[in-house]
Amino acid sequence: METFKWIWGYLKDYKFKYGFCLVLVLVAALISMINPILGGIIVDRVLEGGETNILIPILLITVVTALVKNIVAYTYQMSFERISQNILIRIRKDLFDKLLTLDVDFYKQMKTGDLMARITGDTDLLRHFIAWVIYNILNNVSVFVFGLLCMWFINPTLTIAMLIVCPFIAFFTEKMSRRIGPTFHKAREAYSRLNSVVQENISGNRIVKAFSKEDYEIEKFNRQNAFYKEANMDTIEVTQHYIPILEFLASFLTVVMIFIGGILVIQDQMTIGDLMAFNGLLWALNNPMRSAGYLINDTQRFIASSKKIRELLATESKIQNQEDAQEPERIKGEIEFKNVSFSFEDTDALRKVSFKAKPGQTIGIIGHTGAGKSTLINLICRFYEPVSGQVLIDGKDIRSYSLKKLRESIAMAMQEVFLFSDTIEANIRYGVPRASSNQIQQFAAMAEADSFIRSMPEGYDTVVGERGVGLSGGQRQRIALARALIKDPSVLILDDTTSALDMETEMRIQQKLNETTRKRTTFIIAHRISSVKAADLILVLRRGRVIEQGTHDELMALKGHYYKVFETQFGDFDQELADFTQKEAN
Ligand SMILES: Nc1ncnc2c1ncn2[C@@H]1O[C@H](COP(=O)(O)OP(=O)(O)OP(=O)(O)O)[C@@H](O)[C@H]1O
Repeated sequence: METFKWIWGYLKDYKFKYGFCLVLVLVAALISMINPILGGIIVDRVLEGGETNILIPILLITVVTALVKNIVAYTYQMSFERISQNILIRIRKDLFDKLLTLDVDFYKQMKTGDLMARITGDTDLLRHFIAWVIYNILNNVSVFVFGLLCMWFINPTLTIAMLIVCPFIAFFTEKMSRRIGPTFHKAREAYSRLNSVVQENISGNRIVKAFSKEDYEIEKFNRQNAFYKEANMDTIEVTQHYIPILEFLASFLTVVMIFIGGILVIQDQMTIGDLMAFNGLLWALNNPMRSAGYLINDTQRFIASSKKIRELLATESKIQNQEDAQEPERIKGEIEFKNVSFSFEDTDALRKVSFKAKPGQTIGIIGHTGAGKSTLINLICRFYEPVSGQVLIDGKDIRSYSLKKLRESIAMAMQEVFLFSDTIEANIRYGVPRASSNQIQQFAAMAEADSFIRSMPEGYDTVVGERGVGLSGGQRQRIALARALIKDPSVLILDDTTSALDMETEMRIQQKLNETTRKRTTFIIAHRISSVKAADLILVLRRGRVIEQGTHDELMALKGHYYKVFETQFGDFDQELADFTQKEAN
């Protein structure tokens, strides 16, 4: 019932149009009663009674009714298709809007293939229900009722005899409906899993090849493929079990009609014309009985699919805007962590982290892998909420800002770069749609990307991403950096952004960034000390704790962890920097 209430929410905007079309279905059903009755009249009055003068008008009426019925059917079928497509657009949009509001946690749990299946396959089953199943149910019911009424007017005795079969049909229809529902749920789940395997293999295709795991993946696919087949076979088994019974009962009507009708004609309680009309109307009982099974199938399929869609639409993001969320003109960029702790289920990712970054400062974050560096910046973007403690921006709790304003004020360039299947120019312009080509080139130059982009045959118009040309890891990182810089954010986060670059390029970028970072608070996560050495504050993370913090000189003076890393990792860094500066000066 919930499902039907939910779909009504979409249908009600079209209620008059949809209602009118349903009336047209009734009209078409009514019209289709005319010709069988006319057939009976021809037998009784023209062939038996010799009233040849009415033959031509009757034939004309036959042709006209067939024509009108087809025009009416065409009109409502087209309208149902149009309405269903309009509804489908809205459902897909609602699903897509919902997907974009859901938080990082949701995407961690869901499989892309499953989500894709919901947006494509499941929505199409909804369309089929609205465009085809509903009117077919009404058509079959109305044809059945009108057929029975016509028969009743012709001969009630024979009609009652035909009705004997109906309770059996109702019984088997209900049984089939009960058994087939769960099989459809199973089939939809299997379809989602199959989709996920295919999607993962397409996305992770290089890993599969690199590890020579083709056979393993094929086996995994075959398992899901077989599971999907089995789930479909379960459905078919139920269908094949009941549909022949329903078909048999439907054909049993012919036997009843010939047997009882024949007796009534012999006893003169019925004319041959009446029996002919009955014969002509038999489809009105037969067809709905035969279709009942298929319509139940489609209805259950619709219920299974809409359940999956409703589940997704009902999912709520854990990170929400507060009711009185603020949208200041510009966030200044003062960021303070006060005793912030955060854990992922059973992993403590951050423990009592405290630090303060003033607007315009550069904060370097270093630490071993898994130390909590990315988690820290994810909290600044409010991708997660702290378990305890507080993140303050410009002195106010991060939750008091609207998510839109907060994230608009932050730009991030990450180690794993995602580029859209579009031109390089469009990728850089992503955060600032109105940016001019000049600005794009200027920021690309700042990210040391301009020269390699220009050297490509199509320059800034080169299409990258899934179907575009391949770029090296460092090139992708530089495009991502330009995309972040052009946003002119209050807070710039560079999460291992330069890890794939050589030292020299990294230093050039550093120099250019140093010229501009005064306007914004910059967080630099890096494994190389050279990337954070000039920062105003360096946080050294270890197992979720800030074990040391201060400037490079302060940390060196401490002779603690930072000092050791510096000694082992970049003992000769100063010399390198001096060489580089000398080279630039020349
Ligand atoms: N989505 C997640 N679910 C569960 N645990 C997670 C998740 N993301 C990170 N962790 C765990 O939280 C801890 C901190 O991870 P985080 O990604 O912040 O480390 P990191 O310092 O950025 O590491 P790296 O330098 O390798 O990127 C790690 O122990 C990690 O295993």
